[in-house]
Amino acid sequence: MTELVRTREDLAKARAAMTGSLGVVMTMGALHAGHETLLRAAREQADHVLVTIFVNPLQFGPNEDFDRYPRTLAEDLAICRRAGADVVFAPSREEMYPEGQPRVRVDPGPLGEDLEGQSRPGFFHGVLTVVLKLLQLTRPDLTLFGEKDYQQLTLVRRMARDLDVPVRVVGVPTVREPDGLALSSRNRYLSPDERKAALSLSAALRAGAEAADRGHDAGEVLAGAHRAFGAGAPGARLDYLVLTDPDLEPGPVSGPARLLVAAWVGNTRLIDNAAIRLAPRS
Ligand SMILES: Nc1ncnc2c1ncn2[C@@H]1O[C@H](COP(=O)(O)OP(=O)(O)OP(=O)(O)O)[C@@H](O)[C@H]1O
Ligand SMILES: CC(C)(CO)[C@@H](O)C(=O)[O-]
Ligand code: BAL
Repeated sequence: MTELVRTREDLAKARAAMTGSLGVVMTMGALHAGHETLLRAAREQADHVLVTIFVNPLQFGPNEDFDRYPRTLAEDLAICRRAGADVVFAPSREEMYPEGQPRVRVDPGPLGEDLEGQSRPGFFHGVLTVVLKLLQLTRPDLTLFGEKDYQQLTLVRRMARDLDVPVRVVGVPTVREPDGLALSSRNRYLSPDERKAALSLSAALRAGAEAADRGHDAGEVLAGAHRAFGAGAPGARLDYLVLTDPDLEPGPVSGPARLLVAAWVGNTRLIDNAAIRLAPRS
């Protein structure tokens, strides 16, 4: 049985009733098979599974999609039930932020200003603040995040290490459609033509990974990824396409690396990334 709780008080009661280990999956709802994979991974690794569903206003910019973000609680609960979640915590804005906007926020440091942080100022302050609040409220043994949001996963890991948060952060590989598109709640904004154009992101990553496998260097890998992005159906506008170290640290890249892409398709902003292996520098 999956219990829906709406308040901190009921959450505390549900938490107190859990005797074994707890895995927490944080989401903004509009759940899809990517989220379900996180829930099933939690089910395998912990005695209890708790899902949070909260569209966090703190991480949306003034011109972003907070108001139109899909809210589908009934369908989400059915997915949580199917995946064997014990508890769903779906608080209201007032329940999460009873005193309004918090004056103290988690500072994500320099990585928080780069990539997603550059395009979405304040985004990671909002994400890490709500993640830390949810960790305090649920006190899990492990928490699972998707690699689809790779910079977010990296920063949550960094926060747990740097601020001594006693939780194991588990990364889960990206779940894709058969044609390569990464599953994302925002995919439901796409028209049929935009859905075709959205394939430019995964095509760029695939081309980059293939170039790396053929032994090409970082410059050639990036150039191949750019060409593949441009060769896709028209309609995708690149925000960034970068090749970095797997921890997103600045500096030259060789050996294991990460290729990350963000693009606009119509009014929808999508992100994706892939692990790639460059030849070690000789
Ligand atoms: N395709 C996917 N594969 C694996 N994990 C995913 C996938 N999509 C989302 N997740 C993970 O699910 C968690 C909750 O993400 P969120 O609710 O924002 O979904 P989303 O699909 O990323 O939404 P959005 O389209 O708004 O970015 C995050 O840890 C995210 O990385
Ligand atoms: C981690 C998260 C639930 C925080 O609001 C959100 O950024 C998301 O869904 O990835
Ligand atoms: N999927 C990460 C949350 C966001 O884009 O707002």
